Amino acid sequence: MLENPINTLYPLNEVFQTIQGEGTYTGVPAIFIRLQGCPVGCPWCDTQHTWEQRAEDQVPLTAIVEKPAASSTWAQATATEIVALLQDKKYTAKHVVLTGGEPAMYDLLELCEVLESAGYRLQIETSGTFPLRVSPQTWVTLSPKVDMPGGLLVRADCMNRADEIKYPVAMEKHIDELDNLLKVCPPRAGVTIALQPISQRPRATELAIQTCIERNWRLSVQLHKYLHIE
Ligand SMILES: C[S@@+](CC[C@H](N)C(=O)[O-])C[C@H]1O[C@@H](n2cnc3c(N)ncnc32)[C@H](O)[C@@H]1O
Ligand SMILES: Nc1nc2[nH]cc(C(=O)O)c2c(=O)[nH]1
Ligand code: SF4
Ligand SMILES: [Mg+2]
Repeated sequence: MLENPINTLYPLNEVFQTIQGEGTYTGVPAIFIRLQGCPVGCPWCDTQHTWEQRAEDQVPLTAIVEKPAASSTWAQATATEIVALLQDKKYTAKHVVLTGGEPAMYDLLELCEVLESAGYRLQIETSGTFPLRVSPQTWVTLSPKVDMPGGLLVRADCMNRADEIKYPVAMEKHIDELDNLLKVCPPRAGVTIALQPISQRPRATELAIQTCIERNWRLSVQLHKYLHIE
């Protein structure tokens, strides 16, 4: 039995099984649960179809399960329905990534509890602009955003909870932004810092490689895009 069965409804954009292509867990088979909605507005965001939660895009859950390609459609689903869906699909991965959109817009405690009870290990991909409502065991991949059009700031409590910081870069000014952020809002000691080139741009990749070598930081290259998988 759940401690607080409240049947939270989550706006589900898609669910798929693939290889984690980013950050510390790169290469690990994983199930992605992508939620709809994000107010941050990164101009280079590769999932812009998840930004708005429009009433006219709401579809039955079965349509999300069968979604043929990325789109802005979404369905309401409870945590129990989501776990049933993973089991119906006979997914083999035991690592589940909560992403979006911005998954931290939602209270994810019930989803974490139900998934962990079913034997899954959790990771969240977040911009750190909302209070994190995840289980204590959830691996937090924080990709802070600075000066984005949505005007939201990365929260100090999220910086403090992060298990890794993964910063998207294309220009020198992005490295300066990260340096400044790490100074004013330091993460816990020993947390991995990774640079992620924006959209596989060659100059972004070169800058990320150079800086990672100089600083002893990690490189995160969005492996799935090189492999042409989801
Ligand atoms: C689509 S976001 C969703 C989760 C959350 N909103 C966030 O930003 O962390 C997942 C990851 O993709 C990164 N990302 C988005 N668009 C990208 C791009 N064009 N190139 C590189 N990384 C990108 C984000 O910084 C984040 O680390
Ligand atoms: N393979 C794969 N790895 C990923 N890591 C983070 C992703 C995301 O969109 O949050 C992502 C994604 O969309 N696909
Ligand atoms: S915070 Fe994440 S989902 Fe939102 S716009 Fe930025 S990269 Fe895209
Ligand atoms: Mg992605």
